Amino acid sequence: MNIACVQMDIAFGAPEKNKQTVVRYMEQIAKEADVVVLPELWTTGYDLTRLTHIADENGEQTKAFLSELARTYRVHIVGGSVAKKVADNITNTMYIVHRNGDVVCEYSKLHLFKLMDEHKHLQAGETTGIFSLDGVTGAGVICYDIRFPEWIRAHTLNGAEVLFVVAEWPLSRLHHWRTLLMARAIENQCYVVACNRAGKDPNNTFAGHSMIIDPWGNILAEGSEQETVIKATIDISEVQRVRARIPIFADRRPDVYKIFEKKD
Ligand SMILES: O=C(O)CCC(=O)C(=O)O
Repeated sequence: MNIACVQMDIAFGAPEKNKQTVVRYMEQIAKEADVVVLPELWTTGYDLTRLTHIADENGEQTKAFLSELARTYRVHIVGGSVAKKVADNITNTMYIVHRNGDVVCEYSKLHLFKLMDEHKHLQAGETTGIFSLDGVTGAGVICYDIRFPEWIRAHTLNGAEVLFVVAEWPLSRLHHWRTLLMARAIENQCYVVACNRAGKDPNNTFAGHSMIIDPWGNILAEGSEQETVIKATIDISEVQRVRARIPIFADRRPDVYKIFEKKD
Protein backbone atom coordinates (compact mmCIF):
# COMPACT_ATOMS: atom_id res chain seq x y z
CA MET A 1 0.00 0.00 0.00
CA ASN A 2 1.55 3.30 -1.13
CA ILE A 3 0.89 6.12 1.30
CA ALA A 4 1.32 9.87 0.78
CA CYS A 5 0.86 12.43 3.59
CA VAL A 6 0.21 16.02 2.51
CA GLN A 7 2.01 18.11 5.14
CA MET A 8 0.44 21.34 3.94
CA ASP A 9 0.43 24.83 5.38
CA ILE A 10 -3.18 25.84 6.10
CA ALA A 11 -4.63 29.25 5.22
CA PHE A 12 -6.34 30.51 8.40
CA GLY A 13 -10.13 30.42 8.15
CA ALA A 14 -10.07 30.10 4.34
CA PRO A 15 -11.67 26.79 3.25
CA GLU A 16 -11.75 27.56 -0.48
CA LYS A 17 -8.06 28.44 -0.58
CA ASN A 18 -7.17 25.27 1.31
CA LYS A 19 -9.28 23.17 -1.06
CA GLN A 20 -7.29 24.59 -3.96
CA THR A 21 -4.08 23.54 -2.23
CA VAL A 22 -5.41 20.00 -1.82
CA VAL A 23 -6.46 19.81 -5.49
CA ARG A 24 -2.98 20.98 -6.53
CA TYR A 25 -1.34 18.24 -4.43
CA MET A 26 -3.76 15.57 -5.68
CA GLU A 27 -2.82 16.39 -9.26
CA GLN A 28 0.85 15.91 -8.35
CA ILE A 29 0.79 12.83 -6.12
CA ALA A 30 -2.40 10.80 -6.44
CA LYS A 31 -1.25 8.74 -9.43
CA GLU A 32 1.43 6.98 -7.37
CA ALA A 33 -0.56 6.65 -4.14
CA ASP A 34 -3.14 4.17 -2.84
CA VAL A 35 -3.96 6.37 0.15
CA VAL A 36 -3.57 10.15 0.49
CA VAL A 37 -3.69 11.60 4.03
CA LEU A 38 -4.50 15.23 4.94
CA PRO A 39 -3.87 17.04 8.26
CA GLU A 40 -6.28 18.03 11.06
CA LEU A 41 -8.72 20.92 10.44
CA TRP A 42 -7.24 21.40 6.98
CA THR A 43 -10.09 23.58 5.68
CA THR A 44 -10.12 26.20 8.46
CA GLY A 45 -7.12 25.73 10.72
CA TYR A 46 -7.70 26.67 14.36
CA ASP A 47 -9.85 29.69 13.53
CA LEU A 48 -12.05 28.57 16.43
CA THR A 49 -13.84 31.86 17.16
CA ARG A 50 -15.21 31.99 13.59
CA LEU A 51 -16.17 28.32 13.33
CA THR A 52 -19.88 29.02 13.67
CA HIS A 53 -19.59 30.86 10.32
CA ILE A 54 -17.06 28.71 8.49
CA ALA A 55 -17.71 25.16 9.75
CA ASP A 56 -19.16 22.80 7.17
CA GLU A 57 -22.91 22.17 7.64
CA ASN A 58 -23.22 18.40 8.26
CA GLY A 59 -19.85 18.01 6.56
CA GLU A 60 -21.71 17.93 3.24
CA GLN A 61 -19.33 20.13 1.26
CA THR A 62 -16.28 18.27 2.52
CA LYS A 63 -17.77 14.86 1.78
CA ALA A 64 -18.73 15.93 -1.76
CA PHE A 65 -15.29 17.48 -2.35
CA LEU A 66 -13.34 14.46 -1.09
CA SER A 67 -15.62 11.95 -2.88
CA GLU A 68 -15.10 13.67 -6.17
CA LEU A 69 -11.33 13.80 -5.69
CA ALA A 70 -11.25 10.12 -4.69
CA ARG A 71 -13.24 9.08 -7.79
CA THR A 72 -11.31 11.35 -10.14
CA TYR A 73 -7.89 10.20 -9.00
CA ARG A 74 -8.92 6.62 -8.06
CA VAL A 75 -7.31 7.02 -4.62
CA HIS A 76 -8.45 6.41 -1.04
CA ILE A 77 -8.43 9.57 1.10
CA VAL A 78 -7.96 9.80 4.85
CA GLY A 79 -9.44 13.26 4.87
CA GLY A 80 -7.63 14.81 7.83
CA SER A 81 -10.40 16.49 9.76
CA VAL A 82 -12.72 19.45 9.30
CA ALA A 83 -15.02 21.47 11.51
CA LYS A 84 -18.48 19.94 11.05
CA LYS A 85 -21.59 21.82 12.15
CA VAL A 86 -24.70 19.95 13.25
CA ALA A 87 -27.44 22.15 14.76
CA ASP A 88 -25.67 24.12 17.54
CA ASN A 89 -22.69 21.79 17.82
CA ILE A 90 -19.39 21.71 16.00
CA THR A 91 -17.14 18.65 15.94
CA ASN A 92 -13.58 18.06 14.70
CA THR A 93 -14.42 15.31 12.23
CA MET A 94 -12.41 13.00 9.99
CA TYR A 95 -13.87 11.45 6.82
CA ILE A 96 -12.36 8.37 5.23
CA VAL A 97 -13.30 8.12 1.58
CA HIS A 98 -12.90 5.03 -0.61
CA ARG A 99 -11.57 5.49 -4.13
CA ASN A 100 -15.09 4.70 -5.39
CA GLY A 101 -16.28 7.89 -3.65
CA ASP A 102 -18.06 6.24 -0.69
CA VAL A 103 -17.49 7.68 2.78
CA VAL A 104 -16.51 4.53 4.70
CA CYS A 105 -15.96 6.07 8.14
CA GLU A 106 -16.59 9.25 10.07
CA TYR A 107 -14.71 9.86 13.32
CA SER A 108 -14.92 12.93 15.56
CA LYS A 109 -12.01 13.80 17.87
CA LEU A 110 -12.64 12.15 21.20
CA HIS A 111 -10.15 14.01 23.40
CA LEU A 112 -10.48 17.78 23.09
CA PHE A 113 -7.31 19.79 23.71
CA LYS A 114 -7.96 22.41 26.38
CA LEU A 115 -4.58 24.10 25.91
CA MET A 116 -5.84 25.28 22.50
CA ASP A 117 -9.40 26.06 23.76
CA GLU A 118 -11.02 23.27 21.78
CA HIS A 119 -13.45 22.49 24.60
CA LYS A 120 -14.89 26.03 24.39
CA HIS A 121 -15.81 25.70 20.71
CA LEU A 122 -16.12 22.02 19.90
CA GLN A 123 -18.04 19.00 21.05
CA ALA A 124 -16.15 15.75 21.64
CA GLY A 125 -16.96 12.65 19.59
CA GLU A 126 -18.35 9.41 20.99
CA THR A 127 -17.47 6.82 18.34
CA THR A 128 -14.45 4.83 17.19
CA GLY A 129 -12.64 5.43 13.93
CA ILE A 130 -12.09 1.88 12.66
CA PHE A 131 -12.38 1.23 8.93
CA SER A 132 -11.18 -1.09 6.20
CA LEU A 133 -9.54 -0.17 2.88
CA ASP A 134 -8.36 -2.86 0.45
CA GLY A 135 -8.51 -5.43 3.27
CA VAL A 136 -6.32 -3.36 5.61
CA THR A 137 -7.85 -2.34 8.95
CA GLY A 138 -7.11 1.27 9.81
CA ALA A 139 -7.99 3.53 12.71
CA GLY A 140 -8.51 7.28 12.56
CA VAL A 141 -6.79 9.20 15.37
CA ILE A 142 -6.77 12.98 15.79
CA CYS A 143 -3.78 14.81 17.33
CA TYR A 144 -4.18 14.93 21.15
CA ASP A 145 -5.71 11.40 20.95
CA ILE A 146 -2.14 9.99 20.71
CA ARG A 147 -1.60 10.91 24.37
CA PHE A 148 -4.20 8.30 25.36
CA PRO A 149 -2.56 4.88 24.91
CA GLU A 150 -5.62 3.10 26.30
CA TRP A 151 -7.76 4.52 23.49
CA ILE A 152 -5.23 3.50 20.85
CA ARG A 153 -4.83 0.04 22.39
CA ALA A 154 -8.60 -0.47 22.21
CA HIS A 155 -8.33 0.02 18.44
CA THR A 156 -5.46 -2.42 17.96
CA LEU A 157 -7.23 -4.97 20.17
CA ASN A 158 -10.12 -4.60 17.74
CA GLY A 159 -8.06 -5.24 14.64
CA ALA A 160 -6.35 -1.97 13.68
CA GLU A 161 -3.12 -2.57 11.77
CA VAL A 162 -2.46 1.03 10.71
CA LEU A 163 -3.07 4.13 12.84
CA PHE A 164 -3.80 7.17 10.68
CA VAL A 165 -2.98 10.17 12.87
CA VAL A 166 -3.90 13.64 11.62
CA ALA A 167 -2.69 16.67 13.51
CA GLU A 168 -1.97 20.35 14.05
CA TRP A 169 0.85 19.68 16.49
CA PRO A 170 2.92 22.68 17.63
CA LEU A 171 6.67 22.90 17.12
CA SER A 172 7.22 23.63 20.82
CA ARG A 173 6.32 19.99 21.63
CA LEU A 174 7.95 18.32 18.64
CA HIS A 175 9.82 15.89 20.91
CA HIS A 176 6.51 14.70 22.41
CA TRP A 177 5.04 14.20 18.92
CA ARG A 178 7.93 12.07 17.67
CA THR A 179 8.25 10.06 20.89
CA LEU A 180 4.53 9.39 21.29
CA LEU A 181 4.17 8.27 17.67
CA MET A 182 7.15 5.91 17.98
CA ALA A 183 5.78 4.53 21.25
CA ARG A 184 2.28 3.95 19.81
CA ALA A 185 3.84 2.03 16.87
CA ILE A 186 6.16 -0.10 19.02
CA GLU A 187 3.73 -0.88 21.85
CA ASN A 188 0.90 -1.75 19.45
CA GLN A 189 3.12 -3.39 16.82
CA CYS A 190 1.31 -1.54 14.08
CA TYR A 191 2.07 0.99 11.37
CA VAL A 192 1.66 4.65 12.28
CA VAL A 193 0.95 7.08 9.45
CA ALA A 194 0.97 10.58 10.92
CA CYS A 195 0.19 13.71 8.92
CA ASN A 196 0.86 17.01 10.66
CA ARG A 197 0.47 20.50 9.22
CA ALA A 198 3.30 22.92 8.52
CA GLY A 199 3.40 26.72 8.88
CA LYS A 200 1.99 29.15 11.45
CA ASP A 201 -1.32 30.57 12.58
CA PRO A 202 -1.81 33.66 14.81
CA ASN A 203 -1.15 31.57 17.95
CA ASN A 204 1.21 28.74 17.04
CA THR A 205 4.03 27.57 14.83
CA PHE A 206 3.44 23.98 13.78
CA ALA A 207 5.96 21.17 13.76
CA GLY A 208 5.54 19.45 10.41
CA HIS A 209 7.58 16.25 10.85
CA SER A 210 4.87 13.99 9.49
CA MET A 211 6.01 10.41 9.99
CA ILE A 212 5.42 6.93 8.63
CA ILE A 213 6.64 4.33 11.15
CA ASP A 214 6.64 0.54 10.81
CA PRO A 215 5.52 -1.94 13.53
CA TRP A 216 9.13 -2.41 14.70
CA GLY A 217 9.52 1.33 15.23
CA ASN A 218 11.60 2.06 12.12
CA ILE A 219 10.93 5.44 10.55
CA LEU A 220 10.12 4.87 6.87
CA ALA A 221 9.59 8.56 6.09
CA GLU A 222 9.71 11.85 7.98
CA GLY A 223 9.07 15.41 6.86
CA SER A 224 11.00 18.56 7.69
CA GLU A 225 9.25 21.57 9.30
CA GLN A 226 8.34 22.95 5.85
CA GLU A 227 5.33 22.21 3.66
CA THR A 228 6.05 18.92 1.90
CA VAL A 229 4.66 15.50 0.98
CA ILE A 230 6.08 12.36 2.60
CA LYS A 231 5.65 8.93 1.04
CA ALA A 232 6.29 5.29 1.92
CA THR A 233 5.14 1.84 0.91
CA ILE A 234 3.80 -0.28 3.74
CA ASP A 235 3.67 -4.08 3.74
CA ILE A 236 0.80 -5.09 6.00
CA SER A 237 2.16 -8.63 6.54
CA GLU A 238 4.92 -6.96 8.61
CA VAL A 239 2.37 -6.42 11.39
CA GLN A 240 1.88 -10.17 11.84
CA ARG A 241 5.63 -10.82 11.58
CA VAL A 242 6.41 -8.39 14.40
CA ARG A 243 3.50 -9.65 16.52
CA ALA A 244 4.76 -13.24 16.11
CA ARG A 245 8.33 -12.24 17.06
CA ILE A 246 7.40 -10.59 20.37
CA PRO A 247 3.85 -11.79 21.10
CA ILE A 248 2.67 -8.97 23.34
CA PHE A 249 -0.97 -9.41 22.41
CA ALA A 250 -0.87 -13.04 23.50
CA ASP A 251 1.13 -12.13 26.64
CA ARG A 252 -1.26 -9.47 27.96
CA ARG A 253 -2.92 -10.22 31.35
CA PRO A 254 -6.32 -8.51 31.10
CA ASP A 255 -7.72 -10.79 33.81
CA VAL A 256 -5.29 -9.18 36.29
CA TYR A 257 -5.60 -5.62 34.90
CA LYS A 258 -9.23 -5.73 36.05
CA ILE A 259 -8.04 -5.36 39.66
CA PHE A 260 -7.74 -1.61 39.07
CA GLU A 261 -11.18 -1.29 37.47
CA LYS A 262 -12.76 -2.31 40.81
CA LYS A 263 -11.22 0.76 42.49
CA ASP A 264 -12.89 3.27 40.09
O1 LIG B 1 -0.99 17.22 22.85
C1 LIG B 1 -0.37 18.15 22.34
O2 LIG B 1 0.69 18.57 22.79
C2 LIG B 1 -0.89 18.83 21.10
C3 LIG B 1 -2.32 18.48 20.82
C4 LIG B 1 -2.93 19.38 19.83
O3 LIG B 1 -2.33 20.32 19.36
C5 LIG B 1 -4.29 19.11 19.37
O4 LIG B 1 -4.90 18.12 19.78
O5 LIG B 1 -4.77 19.88 18.54
